[in-house]
Amino acid sequence: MKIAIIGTGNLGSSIAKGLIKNKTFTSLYLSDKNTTAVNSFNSVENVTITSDNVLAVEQSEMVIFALQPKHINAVLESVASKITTNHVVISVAAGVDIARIEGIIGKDKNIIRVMPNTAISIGKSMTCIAANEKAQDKVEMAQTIFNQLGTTMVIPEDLVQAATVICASGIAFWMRLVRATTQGAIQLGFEAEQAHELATQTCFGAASLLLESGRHPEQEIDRVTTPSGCTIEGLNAMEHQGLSSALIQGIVASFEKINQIKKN
Ligand SMILES: NC(=O)C1=CN([C@@H]2O[C@H](COP(=O)(O)OP(=O)(O)OC[C@H]3O[C@@H](n4cnc5c(N)ncnc54)[C@H](OP(=O)(O)O)[C@@H]3O)[C@@H](O)[C@H]2O)C=CC1
Ligand SMILES: O=C(O)[C@@H]1CCC=N1
Repeated sequence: MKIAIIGTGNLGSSIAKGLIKNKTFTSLYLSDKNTTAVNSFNSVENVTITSDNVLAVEQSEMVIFALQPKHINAVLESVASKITTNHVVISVAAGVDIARIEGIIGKDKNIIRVMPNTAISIGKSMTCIAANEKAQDKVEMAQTIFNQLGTTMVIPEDLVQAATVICASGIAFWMRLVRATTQGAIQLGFEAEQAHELATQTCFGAASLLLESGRHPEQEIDRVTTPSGCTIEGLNAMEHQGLSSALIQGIVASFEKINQIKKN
């Protein structure tokens, strides 16, 4: 597959890293106004670094637009005449719906909205995918690409905003939980580096337990909580401070914000 990424900032460069690591392309064009973040890929076979978005579109079958919502209209307009009905257009722009993209490049084009997260750079993204009517038969192709960069879930487009909060912003939410655990561990006497390793590996173990056992988190909690023990003491103290409530409120606030972004 001949792939182009237009916009190689945080997410675009993460996708590029993942594609390069998995050799998921026959050619890869990386296009940005400023190519500094990806210049090091210049020596990778079949990778071209450019600032020419039109060239990137013309040379590719799948074009991934990894641009800020405020830039995507102008960039799509500038390459619209080069996008054919054979191209698969992928947008990762948060809050930009398929109707807006169809309005610029046409309903007759294959348009897929993909919402990955930055773990895509290490092949561990949870990526949600929704397609317009024309691209229904291209969803499998998009899944094949993004399955090599983590796990995918095909969802209706009206859930993409929610998926953005849970999976894309979610990386930041989980990082904050790991950081707080690290701070707690330091207070209990560990060196910062040890504290970080303990928190990160325990987080990894917890997620792996759920993924591998298929059990509900509360079942795993029951297996840890000794009656009158220290775990339930800690959990209840956290809940008295509103841990679950704070997380849910944060998720809802994030969702309200992304819906505002969509309107702008
Ligand atoms: N970061 C994340 O975890 C996630 C982000 N998203 C979405 O992905 C999109 C990209 O986010 P992110 O990577 O963080 O943003 P960045 O700002 O880091 O990257 C966007 C890149 O596009 C470049 N750019 C701007 N205009 C053009 C142009 N005309 N031609 C070519 N390149 C251009 C920017 O250059 P310059 O900086 O010079 O303007 C920048 O390098 C956003 O819509 C975001 O909502 C989705 C999921 C996760
Ligand atoms: O914070 C943001 O708005 C973008 C979308 C999800 C992740 N980053």
